[in-house]
Amino acid sequence: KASNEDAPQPDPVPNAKDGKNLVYEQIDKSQVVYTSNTTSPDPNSIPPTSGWWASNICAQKTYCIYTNLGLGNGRGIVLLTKHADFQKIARLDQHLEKAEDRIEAATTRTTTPEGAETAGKEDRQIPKQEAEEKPFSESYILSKGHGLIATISLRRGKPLMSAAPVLLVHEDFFADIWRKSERNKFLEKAVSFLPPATREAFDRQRTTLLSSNGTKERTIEQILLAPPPHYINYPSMFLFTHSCRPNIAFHIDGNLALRTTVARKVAPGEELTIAYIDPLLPRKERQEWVGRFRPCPSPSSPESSSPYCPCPACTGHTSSKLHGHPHPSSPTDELSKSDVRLFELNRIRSQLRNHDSPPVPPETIEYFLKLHLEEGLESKMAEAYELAAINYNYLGQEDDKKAKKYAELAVQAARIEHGRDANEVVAMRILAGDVRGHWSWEYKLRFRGKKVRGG
Ligand SMILES: C[S@@+](CC[C@H](N)C(=O)[O-])C[C@H]1O[C@@H](n2cnc3c(N)ncnc32)[C@H](O)[C@@H]1O
Repeated sequence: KASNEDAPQPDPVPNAKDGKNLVYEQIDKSQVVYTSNTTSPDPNSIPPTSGWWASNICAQKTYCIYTNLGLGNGRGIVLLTKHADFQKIARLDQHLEKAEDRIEAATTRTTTPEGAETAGKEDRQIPKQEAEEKPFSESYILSKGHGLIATISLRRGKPLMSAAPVLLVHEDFFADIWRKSERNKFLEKAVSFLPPATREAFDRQRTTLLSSNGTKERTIEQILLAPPPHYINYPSMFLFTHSCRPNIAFHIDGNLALRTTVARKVAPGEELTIAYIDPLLPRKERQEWVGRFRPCPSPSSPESSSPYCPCPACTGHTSSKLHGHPHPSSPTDELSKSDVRLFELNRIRSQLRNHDSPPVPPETIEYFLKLHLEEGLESKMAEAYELAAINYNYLGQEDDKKAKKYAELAVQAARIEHGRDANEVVAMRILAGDVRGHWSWEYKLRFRGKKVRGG
């Protein structure tokens, strides 16, 4: 993997793969003149302002620069990839065309006093004022640089924004082109083709105000997301800061647009965060990763009372406040509680995922969900509710209402975490629609029965 220290690294996500019914723009491979380990293109190599273009700028005769500068009304996209992958991506250009940078505005409704008085009376219209408001603003956050702050209260499930990709780099490029300077040259060359406005947005990500001398240049490798098989960059996503217990969930949809959705209620003035890494990883691994951009002080050291540590879940500082406890315990207590919760959660998770294990009792299923919420994992509830629904259904008659209830909650959560039409949403809708007709109905009772009969 590339040494992309700063890059958010989400779980693997489904890639846009279905090229059916799309216009296939064949690229004539004979026109591609491979050069070896060079960034000096043929001076006549100037990308057209629209349509796909295969440059002759290639690393090790394998990874070449491809552009489509007209895509997304001239936003443009650059690929640094293998020829076969370029062809697959080029086939998806009608999908890519749909990816856009968009902030979902919040509509505020205000009613006049008379309106409020008449509310509920069917024969009178309630006077209303509707205003479109941007749900967040950019702000400087101490020790983190620029970030996003909610300007209004945001409900769970509210779509926040979508972002379009501007650079895709094949993941093998980082392993095969082992010299960093060589990789950098190719990456710089690739982004140099982006249209000026896109280039400006891209370059904004590369400076940070965090270093002692004011600014620091980030390499392109450091700002790429890594869903296989391509590393991707979304300039308009850049301002989300990291938290292991984030309030915003994100996924990449079939158009390769990155979409963010509110995962738990956010108050005005709260920072908007996403998880750059899997929040279910043990604390030590999360700390090691996050420590790359700012080391976590030990919870017992005086420094731990500073607000500078990147992740509350590393320091235990805000988790009690976060969950509304009036008397927060000490950071050390919080951390050990959190470690135990995560350990328990992962232990039960493996039981629930094992179709062949003995039935898991309802109390354990409920405890599993409680652990998620106590831990602040609202951005990771889709799988938890799905496991709860399926495992209740394994028990059949004992609690079929619970199976339906959790399947419905799994649908809601999967829409937030994976998108409206994701497989996870469809699967849980099917279960919620007919729990008794589902394969999982009484599955573990049957299994247990066989075992008993078998001796
Ligand atoms: C995607 S950028 C976010 C924008 C960045 N804050 C800036 O001003 O350029 C990621 C970088 O922000 C900073 N950052 C993000 N989350 C942080 C956190 N929880 N604590 C400290 N720094 C953080 C780190 O420097 C990280 O490399």
